[in-house]
Amino acid sequence: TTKIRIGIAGYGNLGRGVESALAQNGDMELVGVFTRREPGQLKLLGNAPVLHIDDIGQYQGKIDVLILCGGSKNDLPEQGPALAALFNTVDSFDTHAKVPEYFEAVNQSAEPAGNTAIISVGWDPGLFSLNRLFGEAVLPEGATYTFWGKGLSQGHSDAVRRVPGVKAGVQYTLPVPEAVERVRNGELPQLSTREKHKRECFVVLQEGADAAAVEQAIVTMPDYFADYDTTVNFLDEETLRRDHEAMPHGGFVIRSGTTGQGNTQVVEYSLKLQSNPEFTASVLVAYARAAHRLNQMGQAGAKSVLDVPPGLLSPKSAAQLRKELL
Ligand SMILES: NC(=O)C1=CN([C@@H]2O[C@H](COP(=O)(O)OP(=O)(O)OC[C@H]3O[C@@H](n4cnc5c(N)ncnc54)[C@H](OP(=O)(O)O)[C@@H]3O)[C@@H](O)[C@H]2O)C=CC1
Ligand SMILES: N[C@@H](C[C@H]1CC(C(=O)O)=NO1)C(=O)O
Repeated sequence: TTKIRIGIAGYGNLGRGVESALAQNGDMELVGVFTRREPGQLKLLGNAPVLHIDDIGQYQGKIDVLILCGGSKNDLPEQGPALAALFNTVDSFDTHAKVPEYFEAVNQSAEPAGNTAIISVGWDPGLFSLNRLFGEAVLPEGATYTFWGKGLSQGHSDAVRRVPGVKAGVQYTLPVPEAVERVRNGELPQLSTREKHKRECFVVLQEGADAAAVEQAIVTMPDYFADYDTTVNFLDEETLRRDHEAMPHGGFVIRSGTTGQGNTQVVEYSLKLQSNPEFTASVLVAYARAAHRLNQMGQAGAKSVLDVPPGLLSPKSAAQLRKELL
């Protein structure tokens, strides 16, 4: 059987994670990495071809699924619709407030081209979304809570790096202990966004940049920081590299509800990630398999993880899954 031919668009933490995840999936092969930078400057883990993204049109018909690894703040809003017109795609778009409009924009490109585009793949949005859905579908009377961290959010770190005057930076998400405590005690509390998490940024300024202006641009940023108590710490590049290279993360989704005869039921799904990008990339690769199959089944247009039958994620046949997992 022929392998599923994969392309990577954008080579950062996620792109590198996809490259290494593909090596763990024998039914797939990496055809090429596409970058907006000078291809020769990229240092890959393996020896796949690296091309400038402007040349990606030549690869139509040679790639079964293109995995988009750009940043959600600035890259995917433009790359998502543009590339879904040319290829089947999966991406990790995670600006939650903008998902409906992004879905529409990608669908308008993918559908007419007969391409399948699964958006917002990863863990949140992604696997956490699925567990929020299971929880409220099964326990209609109840409450759902999502907590992240303490860990490095790649979406928020990308957003920090895009602020004018920022040379490098990362963002950590910290759950508020009292909020977690009250949820775990089954109090079913009403918690505002601000009451659940705090955000802590570490930023290297560009030469001559105004620290106060950068801090203000971060803490007021809509969809990313405005609704949270956010702190910004400034440090030099050496310290950032020394103390903030690792990208651990994690969190959990909890659904607490009562069933028809008044019994309390609690569902929990949790992640402990040593590498956020490698895990997210592994989710993207499983959904690339599903995107390829959905397209073969004639299911074109934009999808989210909530639309994808879970069996399509596995390299095993439906019969094998029934035998092994049911
Ligand atoms: N749904 C989910 O659960 C998750 C979603 N994500 C999403 O993944 C997105 C990407 O995260 P991440 O890979 O960490 O972002 P990076 O900042 O590492 O990379 C983003 C893009 O920037 C470019 N780039 C990377 N490194 C450099 C560099 N040194 N100099 C110049 N340009 C560079 C690359 O594009 P190019 O090669 O074209 O230059 C790359 O595609 C996040 O914005 C987030 O939204 C992440 C984790 C979980
Ligand atoms: N999309 C997130 C994945 C999780 C982490 C997160 C956060 O810390 O705010 N929200 O969702 C990421 O980019 O890491």
